[in-house]
Amino acid sequence: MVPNIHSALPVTGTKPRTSRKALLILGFLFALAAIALVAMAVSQNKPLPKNIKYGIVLDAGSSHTNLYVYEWPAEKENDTGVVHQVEVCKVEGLGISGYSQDTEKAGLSLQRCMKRAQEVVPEHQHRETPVYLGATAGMRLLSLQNRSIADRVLSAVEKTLRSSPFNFQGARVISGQEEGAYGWITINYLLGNFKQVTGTSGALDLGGASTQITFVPDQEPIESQENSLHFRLYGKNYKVYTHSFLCYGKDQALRLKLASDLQASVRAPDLLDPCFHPGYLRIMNISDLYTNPCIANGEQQLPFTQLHLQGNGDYQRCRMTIQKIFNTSHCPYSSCSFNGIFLPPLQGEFGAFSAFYFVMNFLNLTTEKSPVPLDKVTSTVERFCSRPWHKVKAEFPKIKEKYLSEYCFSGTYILSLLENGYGFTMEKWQSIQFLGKVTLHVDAGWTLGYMLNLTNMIPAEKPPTRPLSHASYVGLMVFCSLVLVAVLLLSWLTFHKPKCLQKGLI
Ligand SMILES: Nc1ccn([C@@H]2O[C@H](COP(=O)(O)OP(=O)(O)O)[C@@H](O)[C@H]2O)c(=O)n1
Ligand SMILES: [Ca+2]
Repeated sequence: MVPNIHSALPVTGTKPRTSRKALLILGFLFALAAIALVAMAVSQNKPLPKNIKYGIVLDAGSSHTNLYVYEWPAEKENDTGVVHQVEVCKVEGLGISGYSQDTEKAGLSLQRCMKRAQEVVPEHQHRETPVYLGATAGMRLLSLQNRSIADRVLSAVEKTLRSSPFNFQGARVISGQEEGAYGWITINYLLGNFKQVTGTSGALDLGGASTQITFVPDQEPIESQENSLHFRLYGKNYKVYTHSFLCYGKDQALRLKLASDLQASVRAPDLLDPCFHPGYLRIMNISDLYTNPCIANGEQQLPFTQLHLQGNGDYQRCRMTIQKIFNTSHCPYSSCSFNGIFLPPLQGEFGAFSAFYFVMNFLNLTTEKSPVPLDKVTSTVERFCSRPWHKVKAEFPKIKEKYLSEYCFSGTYILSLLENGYGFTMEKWQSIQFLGKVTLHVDAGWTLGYMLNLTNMIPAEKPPTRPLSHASYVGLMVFCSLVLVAVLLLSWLTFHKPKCLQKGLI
């Protein structure tokens, strides 16, 4: 016979009241300890007050300099998509390469934005906040033209950055490859593509002096070494194609086109230009046209010093004149874009930013939803180009004349570059999204990718993840403690059953 557990219990106590009291106190103390345990686990594991880090990058472009301040939570440094852009300060005046006549001014021009950054970043974090300056195609051209002047410009900007309270990490001219790669990293980081099984997005960047195309092609291998990049990010390998076309940013492309038009014309100082609005007139110094390495010297042979441009707003003719700056006569690879540069078949989605976005946005051709079809884009640009200049000027009185007058050319150039240069067909066009900002209000561009790389914020391997989230951890702790209390209470009731229970009074 199985002995009855209850029969083994002391049914009578010599001091039942005292022992019950002691047991009650013990139980109470135990419950108290369990509660303390839970409370401790909760308070110990609750997230620490937000520890924010900052980073500053100056994008010294050919046309202007922008200063970006980024912030991110320190404890999430290696997660993707956690960086916010907290400030963008536009430097007044020229791009730094525009100060070749007075290099000191390149440094002085940055002071106002550096002051602004000091207001944005909390003072106690100034010393630990890194500041980087990357110069792009304007400085690449100046270096080709006159290396010592370019070095003087860089020294001048370095002087200003060193005199700020931040942690200066260098001012340098970045290569076209880097510019393409960091733009690609920025958009894919912000879109969270590095941590998903979905593919990556290509990047199209249009500046004033250069343009970049970067994407992961389907086809292997990448036939030219200089267009090939290898990355290992978050435990995955990426083989990326990139090319930067120096002189094919929209400002330099206009110069290339004008020089080509001049070459083809009777070399008269009056030029009818289909890429400007009817009624538009611009007088240009020939010397301004031929002042950089993009244009082979043809200046000497011209018998005049000024060029009179007269717009006639003819989109089709404009496309034809632009077409001439893309040389498609030779290709040493299986496929090329233009000028004998390797281009594998286009693959996947593309984000097009910088001037691609500015121009398309001005023409109301950027939408949040599906992309505007190519034929509609073409007809919009065509219509815009044909509008008389006085009407365009009257409609947009706030936009600087220099910029406003060039949207017709820029829109047409973008179509030529994407369609004829890179081969975006009607269908492929639908895979392009014109982006000003990506998530979290961060501007699309190379600067964020540059900072992520230099601060080692994109690890090659996947960072180890905690097995449980904070909430699940606390929940589990509470549950286990409750079970503990319940078990102990039950055993207490079982082994020290109060008399009232034994007698069936309760
Ligand atoms: N709101 C704006 C700002 C810039 N832009 C143009 O965007 C281009 C920016 O080029 P950039 O200064 O970054 O030059 P790169 O060094 O990248 O070639 C220039 O052609 C500017 O005129 C624009 O069209 N609208
Ligand atoms: Ca740029």
